[in-house]
Amino acid sequence: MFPIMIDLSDQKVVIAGGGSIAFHKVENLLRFGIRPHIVSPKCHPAIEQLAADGKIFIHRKKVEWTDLEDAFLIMLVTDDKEVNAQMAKLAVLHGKLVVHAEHNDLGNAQIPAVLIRGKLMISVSTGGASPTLSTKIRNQLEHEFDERYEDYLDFLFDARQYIKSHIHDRPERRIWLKKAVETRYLEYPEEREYYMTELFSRYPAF
Ligand SMILES: C[C@@]1(CC(=O)O)C2=NC(=C\c3[nH]c(c(CCC(=O)O)c3CC(=O)O)Cc3[nH]c(c(CC(=O)O)c3CCC(=O)O)/C=C3\N/C(=C\2)[C@@H](CCC(=O)O)[C@]3(C)CC(=O)O)/[C@H]1CCC(=O)O
Ligand SMILES: NC(=O)c1ccc[n+]([C@@H]2O[C@H](COP(=O)([O-])OP(=O)(O)OC[C@H]3O[C@@H](n4cnc5c(N)ncnc54)[C@H](O)[C@@H]3O)[C@@H](O)[C@H]2O)c1
Repeated sequence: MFPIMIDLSDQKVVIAGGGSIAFHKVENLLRFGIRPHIVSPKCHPAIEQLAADGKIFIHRKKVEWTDLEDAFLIMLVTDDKEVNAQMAKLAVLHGKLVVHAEHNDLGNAQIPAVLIRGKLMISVSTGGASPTLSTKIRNQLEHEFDERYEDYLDFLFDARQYIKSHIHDRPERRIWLKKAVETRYLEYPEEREYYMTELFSRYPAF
């Protein structure tokens, strides 16, 4: 398995199956701003509600290849083992990203447990050994990587953008980038201000 971050904002995501696991997958996608298509003859009431609110799309039918062929990412969560296996085989063959929620080896992608702190994202995966352990580790990390990281990451982002466009000497760039990850900048917002003030005065914008 190769870990990678993928921008799915302009991509079609299709979930085959509309039960409780589909709902869990939908909720996760929605927090990333992704509006999936659900293909299922029957759906969990919470999925029906999301469709009524215009947040997702429902196709009330049994899944067929034509429902999946223009998708970028496919999640197979019907309770029909044969359908999941058959669709997974076709989708992998056609080069799709495929999550098979029961037998992960029949797909080629898996969803990790995720901790989000603004621009910081920490993903935990056990390769299907124990989603429970992934969740436990993610929950433990919540304490170390607390809410302070949200503003801290914004500071790091802004500083880095400025450094990239104003410091052309690479060793000097590295000095500034390394300095920004010193703990005091996480702990004390005023230290971030001193850093930026010093950066602007050493490397003026004009
Ligand atoms: C991380 C997370 C992300 C997400 O789904 O969003 C995720 N599962 C989560 C939770 C969870 N899932 C299950 C339990 C019950 C306890 C247990 O079984 O351990 C719990 C724990 C709980 O609910 O606390 C049941 C389960 N899950 C899979 C199977 C089938 C199998 O065994 O392979 C079965 C048994 C079905 C059955 O009983 O028949 C399979 C997969 N689940 C994965 C991801 C992929 C592997 C990731 C990894 O290894 O790290 C993989 C391979 C495919 C996939 O991507 O779906 C999410 C955390 C949500 C969060 O962030 O809070
Ligand atoms: N990855 C995970 O985290 C995880 C966790 C638990 C279970 N699972 C697996 O996920 C699958 C679904 O579990 P669930 O609890 O949501 O089941 P469920 O019974 O609640 O829902 C099954 C859904 O599949 C739909 N369906 C059935 N045949 C279909 C077809 N031919 N085409 C389209 N949709 C069809 C049904 O209408 C229903 O909406 C099971 O295979 C289960 O083993 C995965």
